[in-house]
Amino acid sequence: MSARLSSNADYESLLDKYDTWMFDCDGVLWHGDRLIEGAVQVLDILRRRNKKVLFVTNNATKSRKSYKGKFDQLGVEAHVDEIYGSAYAAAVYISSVVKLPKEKKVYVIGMKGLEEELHDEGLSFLGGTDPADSTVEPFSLADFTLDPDVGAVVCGLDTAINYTKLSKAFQYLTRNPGCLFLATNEDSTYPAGGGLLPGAGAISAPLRYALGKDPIAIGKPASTMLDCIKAKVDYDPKRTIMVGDRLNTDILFGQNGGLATLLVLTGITTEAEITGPNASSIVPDYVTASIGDLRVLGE
Ligand SMILES: O=C(O)[C@H](O)[C@H](O)COP(=O)(O)O
Ligand SMILES: [Mg+2]
Repeated sequence: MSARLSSNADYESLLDKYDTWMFDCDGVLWHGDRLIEGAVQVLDILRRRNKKVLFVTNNATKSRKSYKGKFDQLGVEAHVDEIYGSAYAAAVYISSVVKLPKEKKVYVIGMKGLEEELHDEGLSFLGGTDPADSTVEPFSLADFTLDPDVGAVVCGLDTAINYTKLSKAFQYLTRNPGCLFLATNEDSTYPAGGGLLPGAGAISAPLRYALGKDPIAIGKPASTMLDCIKAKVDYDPKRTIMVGDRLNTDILFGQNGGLATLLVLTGITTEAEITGPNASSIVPDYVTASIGDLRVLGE
């Protein structure tokens, strides 16, 4: 059973127990461009108490550098080496784990942030934000030339998804021998400002269905994301806590990595999913209404 936190003493004891704090972003720190009330103050309190703060997001629409821009704009202290996104983790996976040969290319369903991370890892790519693929014209196989060098297709959240991109990805995955099918993450939804919208998992779903095959998913809860963090950050899992708003990504990710987990109710997960007869089998260690609750520690 999760411990419900609400008092000053509850939050003090959490700070005593954990030195490294990994924060999910969408639904924990912000909704779109609107910060969760008190989040900035809580991050400041943690830094003043010499806690290590990391940001671990499945949102692949931005690169680490562009996340830094978002943090700056919102007035939140953050450093590029504290930010781990699924776009970055996917690019590192393709370059360092798959070791995609340099002459090979990646076909992208996704946005600028994913392209930037692939570029920074020295990978060639096509598709993505290319205006030629952002067309609403019907896709015609007669006009399509298969690039035999495409060795991987990576799917992330793409708000300009269309039939041409899906068709090209499908062609590469079925006609180029050994072409890898990757997804930055598989969140079904995400909390945008104003409500929920289809997430990255909903973007790769048509391909999964057409191919009858699941992609290799990189983001939370997969260990690939934690492997990326481990390669750069020294942390003790026993003194590390993952703060998230989604059970099957953030909380499972923390549990898979041997970390403590704190669920906040400002994003995807509702009270009904953690209490009562239909509660999820994924049980966080701690629950609090909002990350902003920890503000009392600064008063
Ligand atoms: O669909 C997505 O890409 C995700 O739902 C989303 O943006 C998750 O971001 P996170 O909550 O991990 O910051
Ligand atoms: Mg989230």
